[in-house]
Amino acid sequence: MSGEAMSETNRRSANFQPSIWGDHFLTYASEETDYHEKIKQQVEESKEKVRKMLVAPGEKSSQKLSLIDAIQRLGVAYHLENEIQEILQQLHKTFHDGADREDDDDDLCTVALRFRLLRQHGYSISCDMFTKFKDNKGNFKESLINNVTGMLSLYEAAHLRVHGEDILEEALVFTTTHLELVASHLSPLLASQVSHALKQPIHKGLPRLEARYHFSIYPQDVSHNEVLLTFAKLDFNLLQKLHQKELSEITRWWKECNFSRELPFIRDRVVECYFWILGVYFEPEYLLARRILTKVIAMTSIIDDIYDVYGTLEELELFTEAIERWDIGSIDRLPKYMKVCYRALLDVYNEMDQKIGEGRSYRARYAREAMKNQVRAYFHEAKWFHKKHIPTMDEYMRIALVTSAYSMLATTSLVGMGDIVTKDAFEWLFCDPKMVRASAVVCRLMDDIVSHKFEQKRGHSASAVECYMVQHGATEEEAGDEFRKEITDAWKDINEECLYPTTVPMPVVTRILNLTRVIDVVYKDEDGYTHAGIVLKDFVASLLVDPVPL
Ligand SMILES: CC(C)=CCC/C(C)=C/CC/C(C)=C/COP(=O)(O)OP(=O)(O)O
Repeated sequence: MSGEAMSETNRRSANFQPSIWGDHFLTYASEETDYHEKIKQQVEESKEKVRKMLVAPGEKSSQKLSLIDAIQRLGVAYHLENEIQEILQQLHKTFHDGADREDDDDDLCTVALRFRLLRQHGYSISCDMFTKFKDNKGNFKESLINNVTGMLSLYEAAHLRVHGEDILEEALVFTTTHLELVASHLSPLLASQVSHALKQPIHKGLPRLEARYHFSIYPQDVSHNEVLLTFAKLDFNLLQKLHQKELSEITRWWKECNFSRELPFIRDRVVECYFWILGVYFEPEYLLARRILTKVIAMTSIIDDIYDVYGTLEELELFTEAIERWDIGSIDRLPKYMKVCYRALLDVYNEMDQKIGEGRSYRARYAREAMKNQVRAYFHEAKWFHKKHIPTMDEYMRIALVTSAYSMLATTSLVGMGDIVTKDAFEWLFCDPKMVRASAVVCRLMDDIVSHKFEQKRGHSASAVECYMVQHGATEEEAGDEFRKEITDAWKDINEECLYPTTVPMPVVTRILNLTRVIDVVYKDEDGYTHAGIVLKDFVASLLVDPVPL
């Protein structure tokens, strides 16, 4: 029976909402103007002023820490990486040597801020420094409850905890409980900061989105710095223009592939895919890497919909075999709609080969292998669905960690990066490293917690929720509780892997951390990608449509 004939009988439908953005981003293709040049110059000038402030000697270390924190939160730390690195290295050294007397009696806010900044930059500083905030019964001191900024700072620091740091575990419970309790009695400014932090801790957030939020908070801080604020706003808007232009090109590619017409059953989400990858790297230097990874995630989304929604088992077998062969000659055996996807996929990887430059074709080979693994796992799940098989959790996770796509995306994220990436990093990725596995656990379980009901309704292979419930005779709520524990543990693995000495260079580690952050932001309350009108619409608008008012 041909694919077309089967379509009458066997296909599922998910009725995904259409794209919110349509052709909106096609309009951003404009070339740079004199106005942009002027802004660039202003950014350079204000950056220099901020740099001078940052490296100026003589300030108390707590003031330096606050400045670094503001620079990071306003999204411009990428301009001043070396300077920040140097200051923190020095601070770590003095602190480690016990030489910084001034810091001995630091308040909770500063101690926790120092801890967070050092950990964020890879220093495995001890959490013993928090013991002095406990009473003789071993509880955090009652008096801290009135110190809301201190509690906020401790709350943010606790998210960088690793396994075995019980004091930070207690700190998180203590601060969350009391911040929730006081939230309604605070000034509007502090109340906003508290509710924002409770929903989105800095460590799990996307720096661009956090910067956008901080623009509304920072000017209200009496000690804020106008030069820094202006620098950050101008830089945000300049970067937004660059991102708009990239997205315009990617939207054109998506349109030219004709996916919406040829594959009307898919999620039409190229803008959301770009947003996803902007969370992995936003800096101008990663332009090529971003373009490659956005196209790959967009293709993966289509392939996921083919396997999960539209394809019949026979067609999926043909597609899986064609992917194994990875040869345009294999296209003839595919049904028409699959041809569109197959050709576009091969084109994306051919373009990858051409653009990455000499001596780097090994990278595209790793990326292809990763995509083959991905598709093999999709087929595995499709067979489970057709057999109505509900695997045990172990059996499920072996495959579902692959279909989370996070290992494939981590691998592909390196393809368009610079010389910091070597074969070793790819080899590491192919050995199922702890960090990538943890990131995939966060992705898979957060996705399954929020999307399983909708997916089961339309017909989908069993998710972790069904597998757990059947295996343990548990309720959906119990499954969710267990998964949230596993997600918390996975974050501790990730945090451990972000500390020096790292197995692979820090820019590689950062891609995996950022991939994990995207899941936290997009899948926290619902499947924000599939139902893109709920949270993602506003996020996309704030990063890619609305400039920051100056
Ligand atoms: C959340 C997740 C798995 C993200 C992986 C990154 C990725 C490839 C994103 C592109 C869109 C996509 C396939 C989302 C998950 O859909 P889905 O919920 O239908 O995926 P599933 O069928 O594997 O559960």
